[in-house]
Amino acid sequence: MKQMSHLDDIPSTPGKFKPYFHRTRWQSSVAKLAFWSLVFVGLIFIFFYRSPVSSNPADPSRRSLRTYSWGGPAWEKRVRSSARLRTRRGFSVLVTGAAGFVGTHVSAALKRRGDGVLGLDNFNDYYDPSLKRARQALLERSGVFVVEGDINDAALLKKLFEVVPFTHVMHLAAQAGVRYAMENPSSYVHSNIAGFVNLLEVCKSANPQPAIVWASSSSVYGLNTKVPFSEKDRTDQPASLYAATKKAGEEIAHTYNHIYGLSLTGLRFFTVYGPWGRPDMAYFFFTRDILKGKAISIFEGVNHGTVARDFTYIDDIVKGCLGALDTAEKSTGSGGKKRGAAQLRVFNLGNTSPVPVTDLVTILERLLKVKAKRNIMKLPRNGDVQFTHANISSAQRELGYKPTTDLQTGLKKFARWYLGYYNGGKKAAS
Ligand SMILES: O=C(O)[C@H]1O[C@H](OP(=O)(O)OP(=O)(O)OC[C@H]2O[C@@H](n3ccc(=O)[nH]c3=O)[C@H](O)[C@@H]2O)[C@H](O)[C@@H](O)[C@@H]1O
Repeated sequence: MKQMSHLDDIPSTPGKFKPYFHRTRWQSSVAKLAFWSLVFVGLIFIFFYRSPVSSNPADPSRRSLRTYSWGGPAWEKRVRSSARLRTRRGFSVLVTGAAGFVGTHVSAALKRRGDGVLGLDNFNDYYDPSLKRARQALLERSGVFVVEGDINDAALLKKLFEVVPFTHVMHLAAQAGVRYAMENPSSYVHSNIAGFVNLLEVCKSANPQPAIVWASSSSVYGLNTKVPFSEKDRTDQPASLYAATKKAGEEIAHTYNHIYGLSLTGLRFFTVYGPWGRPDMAYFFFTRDILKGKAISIFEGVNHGTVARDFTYIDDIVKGCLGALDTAEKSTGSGGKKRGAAQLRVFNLGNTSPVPVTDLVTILERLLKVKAKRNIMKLPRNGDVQFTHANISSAQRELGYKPTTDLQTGLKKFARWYLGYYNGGKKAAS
């Protein structure tokens, strides 16, 4: 005998369809229909609500769903005061990615020389956010306010330009790292492409339009074998999605320069290292693992080929960034319309002396007074290229860029900072 559920007990409203159905069966069908409709609607809701939020906690779209609180008179006052210049001929610079490694150093240097600086950072968890907070605290002490927000937030960017007529934007916010692009490809599209376009859209409509200096990457040279890498060389064979998004950024910059008269300078950084660096980079996690007595993987090319990088010290990079800002010409457009040709540049910022990764490890061993457990392995096909080497004559000529720190000297400064920050290496970096 068929068991009746309590749903079957609910009296139906008699209607003209009634004759076609047995009363109990009709009630049961309506109840089932209602139940499954609810389940269906629920599933759709869950799908749309959760789809951008993958199981990966580092998913960028999850971060973009985060709501940042900004606005209000007190907030605007802080923004204005941070961006206020202290010299008559200074700049007022919006630094994106200000709590990042390069962003922090550039912001502090600009502030020191009297420019007005406002930082912007989304404090995502690609690597330990507490390091970003510590950099933020450092900047706060020198008078730089770092607004918490995403470069994809057009309303926030518009608001910032309403409050401050920035003369320059130093755009350093990005999803960095070549190998992570295989784990979380959408984060690269989100930050390096969508975020960059969003920023350029706001800049092109701003009055006055700012001049923009932004971080490209040595990785755009991809699989090229001709060294040293020159800005005139081909950049159409990237080895990672990261490199491809940086290359896309260079093409996007061309478009906004061409259509809207935005002054744009791209800087191809070569493996930047130093104090307050990025924990996802080899020199940083090698230091952590050597101190912990953990084995490190050192890559080598085919037939034991040397893997090398043109490691560039942060202070040299900062000088290059300031040189680029100082020589940037004004954008020519206004009201979203181009009024004349504007400057479009790209420069290598490297050290011009590549060092094998094995030598990097030897230097670290000497500085840390600990022998590394070396695990030599084949260069994985996950985005890495075998070597990088910058030709910097163009940056030398036009920006006055002249790197002065060799790897030994730079790593010494890094190791001193690392041991101080992580309490002699006892407090392990994550
Ligand atoms: O120059 C650049 O444009 C790029 O520099 C770095 O990328 P990369 O040079 O690959 O820096 P690391 O990830 O620190 O690697 C340094 C070297 O160590 C090697 N390595 C890395 C990891 C590892 O476990 N073992 C190892 O031998 C790599 O192959 C590479 O030769 C940054 O991570 C990128 O964000 C930046 O854009």
